[in-house]
Formats: sequence, C-alpha cells, structure tokens
Amino acid sequence: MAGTEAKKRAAYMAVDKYVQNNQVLGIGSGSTIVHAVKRIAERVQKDGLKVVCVPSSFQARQLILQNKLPLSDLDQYPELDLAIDGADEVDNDLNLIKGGGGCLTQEKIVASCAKKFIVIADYRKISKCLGEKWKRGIPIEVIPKAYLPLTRTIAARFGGVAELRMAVSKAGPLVTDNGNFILDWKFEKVSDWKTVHCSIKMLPGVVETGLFIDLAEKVFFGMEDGTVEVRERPSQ
Ligand SMILES: O=C(CO)[C@H](O)[C@H](O)COP(=O)(O)O
Repeated sequence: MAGTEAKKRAAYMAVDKYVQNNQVLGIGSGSTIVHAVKRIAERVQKDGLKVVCVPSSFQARQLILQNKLPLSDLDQYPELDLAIDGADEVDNDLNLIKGGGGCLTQEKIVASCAKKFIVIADYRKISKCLGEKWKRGIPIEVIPKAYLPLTRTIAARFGGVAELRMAVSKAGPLVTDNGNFILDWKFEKVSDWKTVHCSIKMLPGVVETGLFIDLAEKVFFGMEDGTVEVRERPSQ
C-alpha cells in the first residue's frame, strides 16, 4: 500500500476514535495531518460535530480555514483537549523526531498544552531507535544570529555535524514561521535522548529541538497491508 493511503487510514482511525463533540483540538503540520483535518471536517458536516481548532503552524492555520473549521489560538484556549500531529520518526518508546517541515517549536507548544497528544504516521516512520529511518538529522530551531556559533558548539559537544537548512525556491536559509533558522543535526551516536535534548536546549540561541520525548500518548501507524497499528507509550 502506498504511503499516502496508509497515512489516510491512520488519520481517519485516530480522528474517529479520539475526536469528540465540544473538544478544543490542536492541529499539527505536514502531509498526514491534512487527512485528519479532512476527516474532522467531514464529521462536522455529516454528524454536526462541534470542535474548535488551534493551529501549530501557518500551514495548519490555512488547513483549518480551507476546511471551514472554527479557528482559535492558545490565548483563547490555553488548555486543549487533544492535539494530533504527524512525525518524521517514532521509536519503540514513542519518542519522536519532528520538524521535517520546520514547524517543531509551535508543534511542541501545542502538543504540550493538550491533555492528550496523539500521533498519526505511516509504516515508514517506525523505528527501534531514533535515527534509524530519518536520515536528515534532528531539526533544531535557532535564533538567526546564533546559528554559526551553534553549529560549532553542537558538533564539538555532541559530535556529528549541524547544518543550516536551506530554503527551496528561495536563495538562502529556510526561515521558520517564527522568523528563525533550522539546524539539522546529523548525530553520530546518542544513547540518552532526554539528556541530549535538555543539553542542546540550554545552549544560548536554541529555541527548540525536534526531539519530542515522553510527549506522545498513542501513535496510529498506517501499515503496508492496509491495517492500522496502534501503539501506546510503554511507561503510561
Ligand atoms: O514535524 C512536522 C513538521 O514540522 C511533521 O509533522 C512531520 O514532518 C511529518 O510530516 P508528514 O506528515 O508530511 O510525514
């Protein structure tokens, strides 16, 4: 089964199992979340479902508006019932790499404001250890003025190489929705992701990392054979 259909099946199952009437929903970014938003919109139209949606990026905001869903923000709703998002990779403990689309900071804020955070992905994102599948490095959002010293510090302290992500169809670096740059850290060996995340986050100029540790409660994987596999975080 193609990845797109697998993403759709995961998204539909997650929405049908978790989205309920009168919820405030955090909406993630990427290509998989598009299917989830479409399903939410279908249920609003067919079943009269009432929800309010809080976006995690410019893309998510557009998606909510295009699907004619009620749009709000964290000023109006600092606590969300549920956040749904995609991921670039998911390990055995449901730790995630996110930020392939450059939206990691707002995605993490939205996820951390939700009572439940669930992830939708296709089978190509499943791994035992982070970095097994996603080879583009750990996305790290940084303040532009700090990018060069940070590339050097990250490589010196943690090994590997941190590269400035360049824009496509625009000269120069990719600029995030928050006006920052992204470093993609191609690491060599990491055994404790929580410690690495905390240490990187402490470096002056780092805004956020794409390591989502102990955040996801459940992941819905659309599998190659057409089924959807649901995994729960082991420590819960
Ligand atoms: O973290 C993200 C964007 O910053 C996305 O959720 C992640 O890249 C997954 O995207 P897709 O659903 O297209 O595979």
